[in-house]
Amino acid sequence: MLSSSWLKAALVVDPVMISTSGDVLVGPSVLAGFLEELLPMTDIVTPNIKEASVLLGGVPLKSVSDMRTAAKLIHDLGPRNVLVKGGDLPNSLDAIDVFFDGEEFYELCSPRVNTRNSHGTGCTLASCIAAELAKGSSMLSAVKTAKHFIEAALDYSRDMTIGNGAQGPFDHFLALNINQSSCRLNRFNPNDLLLYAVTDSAMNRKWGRSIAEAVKAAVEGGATIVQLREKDAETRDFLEAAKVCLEICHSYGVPLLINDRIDVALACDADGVHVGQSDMPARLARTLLGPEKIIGVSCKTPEQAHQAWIDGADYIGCGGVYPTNTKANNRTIGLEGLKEVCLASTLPVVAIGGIGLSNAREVMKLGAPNLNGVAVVSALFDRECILTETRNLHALVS
Ligand SMILES: Cc1ncc(COP(=O)(O)OP(=O)(O)O)c(N)n1
Ligand SMILES: Cc1nc(C(=O)O)sc1CCOP(=O)(O)O
Repeated sequence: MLSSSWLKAALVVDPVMISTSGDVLVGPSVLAGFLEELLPMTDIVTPNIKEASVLLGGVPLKSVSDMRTAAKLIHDLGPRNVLVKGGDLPNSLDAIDVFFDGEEFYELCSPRVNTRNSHGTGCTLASCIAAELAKGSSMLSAVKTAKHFIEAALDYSRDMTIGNGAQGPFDHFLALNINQSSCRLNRFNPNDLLLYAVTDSAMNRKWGRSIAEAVKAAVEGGATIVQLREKDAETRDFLEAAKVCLEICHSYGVPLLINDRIDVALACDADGVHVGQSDMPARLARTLLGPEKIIGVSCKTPEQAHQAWIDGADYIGCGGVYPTNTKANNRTIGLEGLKEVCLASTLPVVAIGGIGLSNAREVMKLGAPNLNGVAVVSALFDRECILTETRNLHALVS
C-alpha cells in the first residue's frame, strides 16, 4: 500500500507499511517492489521508525543516532531525500524527525503532542510535502512546513472526540478554523517583514542611546521584526545587548535577528540571522542554526535570489532601492531592480536602502509579488524620536 503524490515531477512516498497504531499493512512482495522499483525513483521517502526498520531488514531503531544511521542507509537504497519520523521513539519528550538530503543531516524537533487523535498524520505529512514542492519550496522548506502543519493540526485536534476506536483522526481542516485556535502554523511569518527595523551602533552613539533603548522604541512604535546590525560592537557587549533586546522583542511578539554574527545568534538563541553575499553562506548558516531559525539573505539579482531559496533561506533583503549613506559603496538597483528580483523570487522579499517616510509608500505600491515590506535604518534610528518615526512609517506601509 502506498501513499504517493506526483506533483511538478516530484515523487513523495510515505511507505505505509506499519500504521502509527502498530498494525502491519503490507506483505513481503510489496516490500520487494518498494526496495527494487519505487525507492530508486523517489524524491523523498518518509518512513516512521518501524517502517525504516522494515526497509532495512529489521534493524531496531532506538535513538536519534540510530535514526541518522537509518536515514543514511535508506538513502543508499536510492531516494534523493529521506525523512525518518521519530514520533514513536520511546523515552523522548519531543517528536524528533531526522532529515537527510545526501549531504547534511537535520534533526527537526517539535514538542510531542499528547493526543489519541493521530490517525492519518503520515499520509498528510507526505501530501503536504508534495504540495509545498509544487508551490516551489526547496525540499527542506517543504518538510519543515509540512511538519509545522502536522504539529499545529495535532495540537488543534488533540481534544476532539470522533468515533469509538482507540485512535481518532486528526483535523485536516484546521486552516479553515485557525483563527479560533491559538496554534501557530509556521515559525516564520512573511507578514513580519512589513516594517523591518535594522539597528546601527554609530547612530545610537550619535544620539546617546543604548541598543536596547533604540530597539524598545522601535517595537513600541510598531516595528514588526528587528535586526541588530552592530558593526563595531565588542562580542561580549553585543551578546549582552542581544539578550536584553531579545527579551524586549519577545515581550511584543516581535522576532529578533542578528546581522552576520551566527555565533552571537546561537549564543543568545535569537530568532535568526541576516547574511550578505560575502558573509557565511546561507546553506552553512542553515546547518549551523538548524531548521527552526529564520535566515535572511541580501540579494541584488534574480540569480542570487534563486540561490538563497536553494540554500534554505526564509526571506530576501533586496536593495539598495535608493541611494543610502548607511552602507558604504552600496550599489543602487532602483525600483526596477527590486521588481525584477521580486518577480523571480520564490521567497518573501523585504526592500532596503534609502527608504523612509518620503518614499515607503512608493515602494509598497510597486505591488510586486512577494514584496512583504520595507527594511529601514536611518529613517528610524538616525532621528530624535524613534518611537514617533516608527509609528508614522508603520501607518504608511500598513
Ligand atoms: C533586511 C536586510 N537586507 C539587506 C541587508 C544587508 O546585509 P549585508 O549585505 O550583509 O550588508 P551589511 O548589513 O552586513 O552591511 C541587511 N542587513 N538587512
Ligand atoms: C544595510 C543595508 N543593506 C543594503 C542593501 O542594499 O543590501 S542598503 C543598507 C542600508 C540601509 O540603510 P538606510 O535605511 O539608512 O538607507
